[in-house]
Amino acid sequence: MTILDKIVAHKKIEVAARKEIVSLADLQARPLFDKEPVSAKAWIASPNKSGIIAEFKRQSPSKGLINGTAKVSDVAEGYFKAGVSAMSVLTDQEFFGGTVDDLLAARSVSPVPIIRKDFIVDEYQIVEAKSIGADFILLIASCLTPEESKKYAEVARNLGMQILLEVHNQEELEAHVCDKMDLIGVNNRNLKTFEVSIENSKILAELIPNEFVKVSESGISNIENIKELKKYGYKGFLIGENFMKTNNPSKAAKEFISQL
Ligand SMILES: O=P(O)(O)OC[C@@H](O)[C@@H](O)c1c[nH]c2ccccc12
Repeated sequence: MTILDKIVAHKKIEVAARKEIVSLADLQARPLFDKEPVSAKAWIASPNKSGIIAEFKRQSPSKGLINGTAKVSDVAEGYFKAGVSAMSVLTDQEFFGGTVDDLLAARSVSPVPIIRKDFIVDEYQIVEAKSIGADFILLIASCLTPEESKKYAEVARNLGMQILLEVHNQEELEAHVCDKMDLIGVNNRNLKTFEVSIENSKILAELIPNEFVKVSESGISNIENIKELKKYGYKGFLIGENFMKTNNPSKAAKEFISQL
């Protein structure tokens, strides 16, 4: 059993339990449910913006504890002021130490598009994402069948949210890409083995159809990485650990963005 299998198995149990406590109607009645989502595509692909998607991540299965003290509202406000194009908030508690309250806290201080970073295995989580003010969602190809990813993308679209489809290899890309997706993210980290290689983004770049905004995810730690990835058509760069491992993540993001 890989770590991804464990996460997905746990997630299904967790979502079943949440459904018992908060109904879909309850989610739809929350004030943020009616918020108009901000276009992640527009912010990320804009030539006047940094393209940096900065993540709030306390811990991960591959790295253990990354930052146990940073306050999400401080970081979210700082990321916004630093000029990020979007923010990613991990909402998985069991493996990443995040919560939906983290996203709510980020939302209350930041106008940038926010992605709910979680392992979506049920439509309920998409409605929940909308109810906490998320603008776009992540669908991870390696957790879903192509039918599921398409169905979930439709659910998100019907709620006005955009979709970042995450793939790790050619097979996943070819099986899951469809016109319901908005952004395609190539994860440089293999979620089954944790191996990281930026080369992965370079290899898959030419296989991603031009109508999608290309995003490179994970293992990005310097400006050279960004310059290189831009040559391959990438517009979005998802960075977590490189900022979160410092004692002042938003300062790290600001310094990084000022060098672009
Ligand atoms: O911390 P990094 O190496 O900069 O990576 C950020 C982000 O790409 C990573 O957290 C991530 C990419 N896809 C995911 C799916 C689930 C959880 C986490 C992720």
